[in-house]
Amino acid sequence: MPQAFNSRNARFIWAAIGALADDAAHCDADTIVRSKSLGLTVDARRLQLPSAPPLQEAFESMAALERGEVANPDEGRQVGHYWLRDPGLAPEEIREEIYSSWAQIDYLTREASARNVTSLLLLGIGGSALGPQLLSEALGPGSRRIAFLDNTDPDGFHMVLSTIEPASTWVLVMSKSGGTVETRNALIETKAHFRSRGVDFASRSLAVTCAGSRLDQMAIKENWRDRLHLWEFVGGRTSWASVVGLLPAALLGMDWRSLLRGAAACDASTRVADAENPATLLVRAWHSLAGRAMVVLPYRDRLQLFGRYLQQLVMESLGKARDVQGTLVNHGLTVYGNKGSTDQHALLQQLLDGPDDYFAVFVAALEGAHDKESKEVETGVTSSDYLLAFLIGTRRALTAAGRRSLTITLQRVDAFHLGVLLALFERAVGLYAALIGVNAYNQPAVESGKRAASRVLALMLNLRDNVTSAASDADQDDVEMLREYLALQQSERKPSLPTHATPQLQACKRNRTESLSSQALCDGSETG
Ligand SMILES: O=P(O)(O)OC[C@H]1O[C@H](O)[C@H](O)[C@@H](O)[C@@H]1O
Repeated sequence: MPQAFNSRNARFIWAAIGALADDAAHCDADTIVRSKSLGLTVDARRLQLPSAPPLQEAFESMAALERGEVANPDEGRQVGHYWLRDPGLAPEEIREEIYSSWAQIDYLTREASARNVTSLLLLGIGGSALGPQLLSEALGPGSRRIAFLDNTDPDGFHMVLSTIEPASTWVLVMSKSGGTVETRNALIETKAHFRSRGVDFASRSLAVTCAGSRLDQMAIKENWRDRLHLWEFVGGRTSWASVVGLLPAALLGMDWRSLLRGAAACDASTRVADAENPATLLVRAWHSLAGRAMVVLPYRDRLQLFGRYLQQLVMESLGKARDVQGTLVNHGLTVYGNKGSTDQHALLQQLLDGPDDYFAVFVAALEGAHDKESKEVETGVTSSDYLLAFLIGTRRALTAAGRRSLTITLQRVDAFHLGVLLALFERAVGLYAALIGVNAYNQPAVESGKRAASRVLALMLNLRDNVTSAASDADQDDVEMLREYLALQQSERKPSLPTHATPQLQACKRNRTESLSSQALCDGSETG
């Protein structure tokens, strides 16, 4: 009869933890940091690291950043995400704004309860969705259901909106710029869904955006329930510690203050340039293994979004064409990986037998919320035992194959330790960017994709209306796919402009031969 967790399992676990240490026996000994206060160990002993590069200047630039000096030179901005979890570091007026954002979160949390809100619908993309998605998955299930519209796919809209009960749902529309097209499109679809169900949208909607943005103005004009403001000095990929992450976490009943406590504790540790700094091990890994991909393997389902989250944090911060001197560097750090042990059935074959072009980052959480309920699957062994054994076993196999890995071990996945983990990588990204001289806080390249898309839209509108002069030579190789798409869409398609098109939309149609700037993308708010 399978037994629940018992002392024998505990012995198995301690033996496995001992293996974590024993395994280290053959590794170089000076690259592991254990922090009891953070509940964190970073073990880089299997990376074959050379001695650390000089980091003093990187730490000095980090200190200047935290003092509020401009650290995003291309956009002339401060970088203030560390202030969000320790407002005492922030300039006076900003400190008060941070505290009042927390008060607004508490107020809305009470309001949601008073109004029997049972579910949340979050509209956002990139940093305006990934943070909330990671927090809700890692710390869930929350006290309310949450769904996300983080793309511009009608199938996705249908799949999610068909499960939404507008009357008991609050809509969180998140966009720092307030002009991101995918979020605008999702907003139009969501408004239509509320209208189709005869439910008032505005009284159930919160705008999370920079003051004065188009989204902010819309929320004022349409009298939405509330508006929560973001600061220019917090980038999308580090906005989880602002209302972007904290508001949904609070509305889901999560311990968002412990998230901030964990991040603040980690910040305090990684602010100091000493041997106990866990972030410098990641910096040393990225520096000495430059050019290799980082394969992120969290061995907990709660962290299965962590790799996707790091793709934005790391690749949008470090993937840069030029360094701060303007020298062409085309720097990048590729991130992939989902979760263990699942990825052992997908990536591991190549990781073991394929090119040695990566290093693995294992993330272990020694205590799972339900480990103790774990049934015996073999005599004296539980599923939980297997999870840790698979991590250690996979790491052993990689080491035996001469492959490199770093292991981050957390006590458990709770708000405090998630805050620690997020802050660890934010600091490592900042220090490493300073070390190699790239601006980690802008994302100039992403605009090019948006501009190209607006030109394609103009071409599509002209092809749809058979404006023969539409396609230039450069367009030819796209025309075939566009024509195929249009043919499929054409049958039941409505006119290319809504019948009640506003003057803006009419102008858009008349001027469509020019490329549609991201502003002129026929702001559909009036039609929403
Ligand atoms: O929050 P938003 O202004 O809507 O931006 C959402 C995302 O889109 C942009 O393309 C940036 O690359 C991301 O850093 C940002 O998080």
